[in-house]
Amino acid sequence: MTLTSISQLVQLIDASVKSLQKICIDNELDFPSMDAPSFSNESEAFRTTPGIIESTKIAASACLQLAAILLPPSHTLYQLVTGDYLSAAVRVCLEANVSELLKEAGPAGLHASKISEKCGIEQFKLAQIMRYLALNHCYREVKPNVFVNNGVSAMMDTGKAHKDIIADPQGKYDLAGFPAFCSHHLDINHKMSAFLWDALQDPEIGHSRELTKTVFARGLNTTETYWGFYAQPENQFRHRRFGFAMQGIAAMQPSEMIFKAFDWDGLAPNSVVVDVGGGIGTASLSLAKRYTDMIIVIQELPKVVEEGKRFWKSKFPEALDSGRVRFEDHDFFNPQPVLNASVFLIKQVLHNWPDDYIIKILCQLREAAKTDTVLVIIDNVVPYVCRMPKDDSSSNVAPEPLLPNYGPLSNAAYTLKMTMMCHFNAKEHTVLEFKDLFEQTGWRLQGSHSLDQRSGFWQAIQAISV
Ligand SMILES: C[S@@+](CC[C@H](N)C(=O)[O-])C[C@H]1O[C@@H](n2cnc3c(N)ncnc32)[C@H](O)[C@@H]1O
Repeated sequence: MTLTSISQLVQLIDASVKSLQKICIDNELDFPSMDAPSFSNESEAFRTTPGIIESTKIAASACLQLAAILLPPSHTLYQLVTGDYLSAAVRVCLEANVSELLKEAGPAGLHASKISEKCGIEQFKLAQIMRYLALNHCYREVKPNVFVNNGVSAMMDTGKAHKDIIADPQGKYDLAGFPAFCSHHLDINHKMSAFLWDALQDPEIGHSRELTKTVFARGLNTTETYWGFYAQPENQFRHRRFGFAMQGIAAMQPSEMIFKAFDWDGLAPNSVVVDVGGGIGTASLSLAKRYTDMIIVIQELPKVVEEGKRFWKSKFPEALDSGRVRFEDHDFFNPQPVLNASVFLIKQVLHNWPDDYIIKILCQLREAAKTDTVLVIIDNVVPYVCRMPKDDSSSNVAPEPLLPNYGPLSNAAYTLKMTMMCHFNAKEHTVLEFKDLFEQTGWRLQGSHSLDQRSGFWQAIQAISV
């Protein structure tokens, strides 16, 4: 039985690699080398070639599953147990600007003693930390104690010169989205996850659904909510870094996502779309530009409304001036003021709230819905890790005997789920869980589909009023 699984996985790998080879030959492409000392958008662009994403996902997840079958269970558990050392090692190199130093050193790389001179970390400790990472495909040790960047370690490079970072450490992560996200996670989320067990045992926090009694509050030793914490003066740098980290994550979202979320072409002229908790209106901006007769209301908290107006004045002032697009101060826990909406769009909002709060938000929207108003939710929807009946369309995307959602390749989506739980006592939802929330709030699930073939991470879920 196990041997059958092993040979099925090997067949999947073989077929996917053959398909990758064919796509590369047909398109005169080469597979990017992991040893390239810098990250290149150009070489990564090959991943957008049709067929590449699917084949790489199948081959890579089959390899991971094969390793888990072939190696003793103690090995797999040990990897899980000791993952914290790996991420702590990444944090040392990230914060000590090692990738920037290696970029400046060029292809010959740098001896650990030289890196140590520049970053101040004791050389033998630093070499040991970098060797640990090199063993795990982050940096390369090209001669004893001499390291160079590879494609993975280059992702930590902020793009700034080492001397500029030293001159302005507070600005290190400005405009450097992915390194900012890494630094944020390794600081905030690690302090928090170290206390996950303790928080779950805590009689006040363990079963709480409140925004101040969270794993985050326990780990960061605060009585504030997540957002209140960032508003404190001593957390100014963390707040600044958080802003750039979120921009970095947003930039990684497929730009066409909003168009795929709903049949916008099917709306009658002058239909009203309400972007609830719409932030500065990034998604609405794409809609307003493509659909010139769509009326858009972006609802937000007052501070964000101000920022949003500034953003639109620089990007698309005529839409605001004509009144076709407007911002509205609105707290989504209060009665919804727009009563003629064709669509309530609610993107990346619900995952920040515990279910009781989501129910209040959905009820307010339902109260204001016409009989044909469509609720369009864009969020990260993570399926169970077992095969599901066909009505949960987000499941079963990977061929058997792979785990239904490509196993650890989908870690990012499930990590976000852990993060929302720890920050806000919130949860990500499966489509069936959304269906359940709709049933409690007067909505009926109409359908759902994936918006992002690469990660399978983003889903659009539509509902209509009952
Ligand atoms: C993760 S952001 C998503 C923003 C936007 N929808 C997007 O996808 O870019 C969540 C948004 O919810 C807004 N928000 C939080 N509480 C709110 C409330 N009570 N009423 C309205 N908006 C709120 C926040 O200001 C924030 O902009």
